[in-house]
Amino acid sequence: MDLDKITAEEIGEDHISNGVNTPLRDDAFEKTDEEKIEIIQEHFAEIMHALGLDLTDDSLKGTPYRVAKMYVKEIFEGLNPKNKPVARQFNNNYDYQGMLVEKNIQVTSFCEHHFLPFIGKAHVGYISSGKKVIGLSKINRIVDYYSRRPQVQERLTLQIADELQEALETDDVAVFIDSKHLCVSTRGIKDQSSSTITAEYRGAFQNEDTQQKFIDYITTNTEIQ
Ligand SMILES: Nc1nc2c(ncn2[C@@H]2O[C@H](COP(=O)(O)OP(=O)(O)OP(=O)(O)O)[C@@H](O)[C@H]2O)c(=O)[nH]1
Ligand SMILES: [Zn+2]
Repeated sequence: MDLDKITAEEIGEDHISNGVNTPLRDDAFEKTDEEKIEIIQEHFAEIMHALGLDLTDDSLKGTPYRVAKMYVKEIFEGLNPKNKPVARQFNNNYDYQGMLVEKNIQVTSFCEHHFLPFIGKAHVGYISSGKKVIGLSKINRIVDYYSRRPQVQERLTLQIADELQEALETDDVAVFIDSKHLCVSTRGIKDQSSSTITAEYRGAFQNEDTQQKFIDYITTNTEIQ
């Protein structure tokens, strides 16, 4: 399969049948990265032109291409399923049945209303179904993949929970995100002190004691410095 020219139908689960989808057009995967960069570059030059900027200036002339490349290859790379991390499963041979928490995962995402960043931490917990586990770093990679799209924090939280349930073959997952939205801190109301918390508790994490244990783990600093 030519992953550069993948179609919506070929994507299957990722964007189409997942619980909470990023709103995408049916032809979202018909263009290559290079074709997308070309189109965005032209339009961004128009935006700069409308703002009155001189595109022949040495420092500005490369900006439309830089922005286009940044959108497609960097900050919105999570729109392209070929960048989805492969979370290879391992058998849970050691039969660890406790809670596993990956905390302080960096979140660098982008508000879909203003295309400004929101930056914070995700804390993720799961209880193994007894069958499968995935490598720790894959949890961080899943958070990063779904972050690198135009997002709202609520959808990001749910997409991470959906993906973990599938990758880990368990109902028991928790996703907690605390982040600062630059659209709130740098413009509009310009409130630099507030942050936004979203939390999704599924399966055993809906039980009050289990949920409390997860919150204790993410709020207790036990790291060896
Ligand atoms: N629920 C939710 N809202 C968000 C998120 N990121 C940004 N927003 C909000 O989206 C809203 C967009 O509101 P609008 O009234 O259409 O836009 P606006 O005039 O720029 O709003 P102000 O930010 O109040 O100036 C704002 O209130 C943002 O704070 C998010 O992740 N989740
Ligand atoms: Zn915003």
